[in-house]
Amino acid sequence: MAKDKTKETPLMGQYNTIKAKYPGALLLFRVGDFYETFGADAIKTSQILGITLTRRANGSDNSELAGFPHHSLDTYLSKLVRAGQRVAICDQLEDPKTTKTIVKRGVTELVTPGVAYGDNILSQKSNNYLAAVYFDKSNIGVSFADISTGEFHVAQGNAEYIDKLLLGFKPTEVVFQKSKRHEFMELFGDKFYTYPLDDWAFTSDYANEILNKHFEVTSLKGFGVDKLQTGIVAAGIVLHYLNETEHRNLKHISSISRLEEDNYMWLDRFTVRNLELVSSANENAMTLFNVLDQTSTPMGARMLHKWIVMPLKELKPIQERLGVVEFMVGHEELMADFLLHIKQIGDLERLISKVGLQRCGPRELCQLKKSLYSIEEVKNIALNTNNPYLKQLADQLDPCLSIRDLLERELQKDPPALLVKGNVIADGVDEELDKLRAISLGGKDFLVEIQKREAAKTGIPSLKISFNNVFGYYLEVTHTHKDKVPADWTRKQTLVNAERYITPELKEYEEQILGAEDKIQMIEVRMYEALVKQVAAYIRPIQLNAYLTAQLDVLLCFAQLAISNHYVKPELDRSKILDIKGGRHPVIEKRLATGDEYITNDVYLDNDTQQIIIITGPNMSGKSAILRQTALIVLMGQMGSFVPAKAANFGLVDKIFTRVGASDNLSSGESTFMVEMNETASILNNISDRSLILLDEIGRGTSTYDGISIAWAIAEFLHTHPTARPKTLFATHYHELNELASTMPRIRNFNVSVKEMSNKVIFLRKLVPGGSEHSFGIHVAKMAGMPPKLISRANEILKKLEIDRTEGQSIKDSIKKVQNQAYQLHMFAVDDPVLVQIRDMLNNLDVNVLTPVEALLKLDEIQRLIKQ
Ligand SMILES: Nc1ncnc2c1ncn2[C@@H]1O[C@H](COP(=O)(O)OP(=O)(O)OP(=O)(O)O)[C@@H](O)[C@H]1O
Repeated sequence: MAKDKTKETPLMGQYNTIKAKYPGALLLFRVGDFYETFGADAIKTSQILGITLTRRANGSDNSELAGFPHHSLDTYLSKLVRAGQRVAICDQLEDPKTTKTIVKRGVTELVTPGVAYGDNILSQKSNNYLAAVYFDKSNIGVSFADISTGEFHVAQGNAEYIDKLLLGFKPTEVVFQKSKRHEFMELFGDKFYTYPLDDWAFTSDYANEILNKHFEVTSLKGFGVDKLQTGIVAAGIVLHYLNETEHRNLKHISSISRLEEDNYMWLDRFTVRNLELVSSANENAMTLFNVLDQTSTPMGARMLHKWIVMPLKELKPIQERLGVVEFMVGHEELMADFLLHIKQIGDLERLISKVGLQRCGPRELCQLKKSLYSIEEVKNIALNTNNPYLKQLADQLDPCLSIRDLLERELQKDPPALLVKGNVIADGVDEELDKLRAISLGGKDFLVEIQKREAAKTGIPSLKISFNNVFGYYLEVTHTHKDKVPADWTRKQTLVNAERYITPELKEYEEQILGAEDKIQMIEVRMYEALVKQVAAYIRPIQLNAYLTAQLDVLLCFAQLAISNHYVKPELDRSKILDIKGGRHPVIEKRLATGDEYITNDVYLDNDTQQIIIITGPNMSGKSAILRQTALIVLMGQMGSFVPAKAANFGLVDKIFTRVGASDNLSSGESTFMVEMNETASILNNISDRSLILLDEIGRGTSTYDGISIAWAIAEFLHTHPTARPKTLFATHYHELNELASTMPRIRNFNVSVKEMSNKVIFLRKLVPGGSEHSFGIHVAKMAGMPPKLISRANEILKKLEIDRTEGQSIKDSIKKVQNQAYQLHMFAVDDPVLVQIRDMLNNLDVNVLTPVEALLKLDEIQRLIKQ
């Protein structure tokens, strides 16, 4: 930008001053009808938006320039923000017509990924949370806010809890202290869009001050968060950051709630990920959320998302939810009635937030009014039922009649999306407005009269009256009739085919019409703003309506699922038994090809007789599916949903832990054997009698013996724990672990059955008592289409290894033997380069860490080399 201030134009001077205030942000600078960008911003903008980059002399500088019309702001803004830009929108703060000097400009909003509310930027079905993280000596504080919905939460705890919350809330932006970048990255990695802030704002005094001021209170006691010292600092930072980004109309953030660790079932981060609850490493994979989401409103979908990652663990609220679902299932007509009206409510939560932000357009306000009518319908339906939950809901729903009637009276029936388009305020509300509208309309009629009269008088049948911004209303005459134009008309413009004239009479009417239209616009803006202010006084009751209907929406969704997917009501109690009959995996059963049937399974666990089940079985037989479906059934039940089973009876579960052997999630790039062991240690320190543990091929990231030893030790530990007997499902390839059952009374062996028929394996997918003798990896390799020759060689090697093992030889010696056999076959002529390559490959193999599948792959590689 211009360095020599003396040569700077006043416009660029203004630009540079404003730009300097928003470091790191891309500045959209309003000039007339355009938003312009300059210099490096222009280069970036043109690249992201694919718009033309030009060069223009600005003062002493020959700067790059890229711009777009102001009415395209919404579209372009979303593209810039999605591309990870922070965008400062600089507007003209006064009407250019009213000033002779340079127009006053200022940034009216700084849009960042976590601080956005535009429909184009947000996804309907998910929240858009901004998070702030604060590191104290003893713990970590976190706060989440979504300015598009008005939610504001706070929590504090250890790194694992905060990480779990971050994973569940999936904030689109996280702010933290600049000096703690290292700690942040170490604990939470680089999976978030982050923005470090200066350290000074991270103090308890400042946080309390800013929060008290925002909520107009003297203490945060009323919200029950005053004891969360670290969390409060984070919450203060959220408000601070919203202020910094020029978001000052935050009335809709009307309360702050504490995320109480004790109220929800604990799902460790691996469980959230491994069970693919709301997202999956594979983008196209179906998640539990995808299967369950049959909600009718975006706010219902967002609530479902929260219920999935935060299942309850108190019996009463769970049973209340289940009771409503059961009631709905039994009253399908009523359900249809509710759905009809709930669908009409739309995204009331985001609509009312826009009122708070003072960014609510007339059409949206009209939608809000319609939603209030639907709320009344829902209230009446609920009132007429005999279900206590619904009756209570009916009591709480408030159609806000006075504000609804006001909107009905003062807003046009079908107003435009934008206020500037006019015709927003209804007729009959303001006398002056009505009068001016009559003038404007009458003036237009009169113009038609003039046109008719002049056409007759001059004999120009094609005479036209039109309007443009340069010289207002004019008469247009084609060249054919040029000679007939009276002498007192003033020519203003000559076109290829026609000429344009004005007359004193035309100008007189023009003044009247345009004057009226200007005034109309001013009155409409004033009245509309007043209307929005009045609605803003109802933010709290409307937010409550939104919250209650979102809940009802989710419960209706559960009822629909129960019917369409044949889910049953789980029976929950305070026992320590988990008894699932005919359980199914809700996602896999949806993914099955038509005609295929999901094989159901029973799982029984308790604290006295069958605490740990070791599940062995071939690859691909369905071990993981059984583990996961058990957890999902428990989780769905504690969300208040019916479950995919014939019957499910279980005592409340407080925590679900999952560990998957390293090689299963190697693709995520972070799960090494070390991580696996660290995380397992954290499980072992947090278990209780009510915990459910899923261990899936734990220990397979290391050599066979290490793996077996670790898996063995873990099973033993869980069995002999002095204070807790967590229920555990342990899937493993190591059939050696079946030995455990002989000495530990609460460990039982099961296997997922298969049938071997003429050298083929048929998966029966049934969990049956008893261990299994061997793995079936080679059969899977065969199924996967590996060459028959390779398969038969693999079988040969396997047989040899098995014989040697029963004879007490080590795997290492035995593999050496197999290799030697290969040498003895004189396969390798010394100077053949391919064979030399193969020999080296074999020499470099570390058989200690080689899994059977890896061995097969190596063999396949060798075979291909030979074929070449
Ligand atoms: N009960 C079932 N009914 C129908 N299909 C099933 C069932 N269980 C599993 N499957 C199918 O089999 C596939 C493999 O199941 P799963 O991943 O549970 O096997 P696994 O024994 O854990 O295998 P590996 O040991 O290789 O990890 C699943 O993706 C699913 O398509």
